[in-house]
Amino acid sequence: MKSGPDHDSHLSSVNDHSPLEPFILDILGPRLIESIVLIGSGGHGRVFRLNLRGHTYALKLFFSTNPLAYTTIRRGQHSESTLRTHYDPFFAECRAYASIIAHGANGTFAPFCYGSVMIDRALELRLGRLYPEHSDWNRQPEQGNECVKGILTEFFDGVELAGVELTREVVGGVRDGVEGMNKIGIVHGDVFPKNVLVSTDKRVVWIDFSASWTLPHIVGDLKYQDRQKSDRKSVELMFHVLSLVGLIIPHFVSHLLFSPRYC
Ligand SMILES: Nc1ncnc2c1ncn2[C@@H]1O[C@H](COP(=O)(O)OP(=O)(O)OP(=O)(O)O)[C@@H](O)[C@H]1O
Repeated sequence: MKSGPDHDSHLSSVNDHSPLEPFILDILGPRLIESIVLIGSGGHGRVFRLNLRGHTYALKLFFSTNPLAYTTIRRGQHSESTLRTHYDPFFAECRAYASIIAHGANGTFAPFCYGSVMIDRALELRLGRLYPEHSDWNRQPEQGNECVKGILTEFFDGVELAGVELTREVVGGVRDGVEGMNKIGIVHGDVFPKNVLVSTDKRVVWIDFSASWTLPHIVGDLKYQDRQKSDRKSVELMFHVLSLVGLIIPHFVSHLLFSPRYC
């Protein structure tokens, strides 16, 4: 872990858009940050739009969880650290982005990922002052004062899939993303329109890999393949539902432009 001037020089490479070593768990403190605004909050964490030296990023900070409490896998079968690596939403998202980076796909079907960070206590306190109702990070008793962990990505300036016209280009972009993931051993696991963002120039990205499975995974190949199939079905169901909505909204006429590919 780095801090002080080293850390500054490390982050300056973020601003040049040169590649970073992924998942280094550097520490991010308030003095590096020009502005930080909450833009999303979900079951696994909170997402902030962040300005560092004139550039804008998205920082997803994760709630702590105890995977042992919700996984169906028997306690004795795997060590706690293995379970965490495979089921903890932060590590699940890290594993997906690590695979994307390792396969040379960074910035293609998902926002460009710059790596993982921890925020220091001062930044956590600043966020607590800015957003008092969002100051609890669900720390587990065994974690003590462990820093909140997060993933730094490109801020994607787009709207959710439900808010755009389903053209061939958009539908194709969504499916290409699924194929891109599956090709490198990722299943998304949370297929909903809110997890697909589309920019005005029709770039399509999948976000939110916190429920994903990335190979190798302790679930084994069969369960992995089952989930891959169910994700693909969910994609077609999602298009179907969105196109039905399109039937009652006049400008959504392009529902006829696609036919299911996976079902
Ligand atoms: N890279 C990004 N660029 C712009 N906005 C983003 C980015 N990542 C996430 N967001 C916004 O933050 C919201 C929450 O992000 P995300 O779905 O990853 O969090 P989550 O806690 O896993 O949510 P949920 O539990 O609802 O699935 C998204 O719906 C989106 O609006």
